[in-house]
Amino acid sequence: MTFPAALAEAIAAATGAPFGAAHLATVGGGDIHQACSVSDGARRFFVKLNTAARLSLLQAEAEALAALAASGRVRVPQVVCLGVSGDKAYLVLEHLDLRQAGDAAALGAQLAALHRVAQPRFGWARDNWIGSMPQPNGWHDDWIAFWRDQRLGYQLRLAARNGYGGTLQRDGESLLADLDTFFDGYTPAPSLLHGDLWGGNHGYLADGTPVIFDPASYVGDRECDLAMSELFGGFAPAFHAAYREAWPLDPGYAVRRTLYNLYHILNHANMFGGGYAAQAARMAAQLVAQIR
Ligand SMILES: Nc1ncnc2c1ncn2[C@@H]1O[C@H](COP(=O)(O)OP(=O)(O)OP(=O)(O)O)[C@@H](O)[C@H]1O
Repeated sequence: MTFPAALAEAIAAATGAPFGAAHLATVGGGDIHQACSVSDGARRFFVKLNTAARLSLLQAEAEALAALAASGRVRVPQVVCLGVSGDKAYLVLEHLDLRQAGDAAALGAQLAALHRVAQPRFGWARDNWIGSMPQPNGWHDDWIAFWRDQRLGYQLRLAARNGYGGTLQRDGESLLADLDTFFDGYTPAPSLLHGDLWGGNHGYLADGTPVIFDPASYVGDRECDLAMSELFGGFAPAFHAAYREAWPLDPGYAVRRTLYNLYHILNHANMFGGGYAAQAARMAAQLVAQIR
């Protein structure tokens, strides 16, 4: 059976209700996947498509969405099914009519509630992805070592392989060597994170209910989600205020924010090149100046 008939059959099997001749419409292409909407006239779903070889990106997304949903603290699109048909990998989600404005304060409070759910260790059972780049995980007790080896160090080495050397590498290595300095008097607790919480990964239902999507989840310092939420803007002030009211931040966050966002800027440099490597070098220099 060819695509999208196979997709329609998978949806029917997953939902236990007939799904007729599917009309698949492209609604956009992110940088990573093709975003589609599929409808038989009666029901509608949101479908992310990629090549069959990239099924693991969609599997990781489905796993993260399931973990966030299981927390019961935040609203995410429900996973319907995922699979491969021919040369295509697909992830089918409930279709949500998302808008840009809504109850931002509720999102702040919900994210704090998600972060407050106690987790035993840092990391994640499986390696996953941040954008289209691998994100190494495994379970760890030592957050600082995790951030050094699985996050900053990993991206820094990728950057070196991509030709981004010079001060970025010199300052990056200094940071890795002195990472403890940034955690004086602060012991992060393990929290389930969205992991890629930039403004483009949240929206609101018609009644104002906030929704977060497109996660790259793992268990880490809650400050990572907050740092990313501030990196490119896009969240209403009420979001930030409500989070801090629900769970105030340690004063050291002001500096660690740059440390945590350096990971994402390095990742952007490794994915897109352009000015991101220079931005990463500036951030690393700024952080090294804090050590001296
Ligand atoms: N469940 C959903 N129902 C309807 N629309 C959705 C749903 N999830 C996401 N969208 C919309 O589709 C867009 C693309 O979704 P998403 O960010 O998951 O794709 P992506 O390809 O991973 O994006 P990027 O490459 O930019 O990270 C979102 O910006 C959002 O507006």
